[in-house]
Amino acid sequence: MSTVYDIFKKTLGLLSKYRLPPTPEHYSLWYVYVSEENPELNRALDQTLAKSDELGPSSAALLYQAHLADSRWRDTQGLNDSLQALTQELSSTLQDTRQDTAQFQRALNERFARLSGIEDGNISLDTLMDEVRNLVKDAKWMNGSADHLQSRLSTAEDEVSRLKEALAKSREEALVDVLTGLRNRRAFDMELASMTGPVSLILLDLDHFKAVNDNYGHLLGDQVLKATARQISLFLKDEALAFRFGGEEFAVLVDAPLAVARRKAESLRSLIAKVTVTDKRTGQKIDKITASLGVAQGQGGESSIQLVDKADALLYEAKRLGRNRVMPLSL
Ligand SMILES: Nc1nc2c(ncn2[C@@H]2O[C@H](COP(=O)(O)OP(=O)(O)OP(=O)(O)O)[C@@H](O)[C@H]2O)c(=O)[nH]1
Repeated sequence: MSTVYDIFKKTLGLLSKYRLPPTPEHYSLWYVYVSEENPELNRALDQTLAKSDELGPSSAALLYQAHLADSRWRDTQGLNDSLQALTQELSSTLQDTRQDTAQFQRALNERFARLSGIEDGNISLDTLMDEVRNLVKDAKWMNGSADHLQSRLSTAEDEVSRLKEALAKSREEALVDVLTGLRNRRAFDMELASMTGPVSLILLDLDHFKAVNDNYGHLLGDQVLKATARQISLFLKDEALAFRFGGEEFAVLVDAPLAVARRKAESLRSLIAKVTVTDKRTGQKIDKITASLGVAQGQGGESSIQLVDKADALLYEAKRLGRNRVMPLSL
């Protein structure tokens, strides 16, 4: 079995062999690969490497999305299973306690029944001594059972607190995009389902982002994504309504009709056009970041598929018409 140190060493070796920037996603990808925790990921990665023995940032991003972004959700499910097991343990502890108490009560009643002859003076000293000895034995047994119960309950209590904390953390993480800190697509679906009344969706996709990666490197590409996310968060009053859908695509839910959302989209577009990111190593500046946006209106509580499709079609139209614009053009 590999030690944690072995896994760590191999993970760093692979990161450097395939020249991937040491981002948390890339590190997780190789770490999970080396530790063989996720056979599906290993199969997919082996297939990718079998083709060309290369792993570019785009393939790495796809593998991460397909096999690891979701595994955080599976972790939450794992914790749920642990909680269920704990509930079962607690209920079996209660059942055992009930049985032990009933048994002790039965034994006590029998002994008291036998000892009742003492009032009439027709019980021998030997029988009396036997019954007292048995009473002490039963009491000791009950005491032991109570101690055991106490320790089972206290272990369970510790486990409950540990699991509660882990579950809350894991739930939060499963809904957050690691790179930008914005909430993710799953959180978006949940948010939309919980809303009521008319709601508008702004879908925003950075333009020619592949060229940013190609020209300045993936690390700087990541900085651009972070700066965009920051800009969106600063602009919105309620940060909880901004999401990263994955790649260079973001979504904003607006609790208002289309006309309001369209105006917000236009403001976002012009704010993003002002974003600049500087490469600290070279001093090079990226200051031509633009985005295309599609805005559509739907209904809170509905499935996200239709609303996203509508906004996506308009976003595609904005790209087709030359990018750096909001669709529909006007209302
Ligand atoms: N740096 C970085 N790049 C990413 C990430 N996720 C996806 N990408 C890259 O985003 C790029 C998306 O490229 P395309 O889908 O061709 O889109 P585009 O170049 O923006 O072109 P248009 O959308 O048509 O304007 C790919 O090069 C992906 O590798 C990420 O987390 N970080």
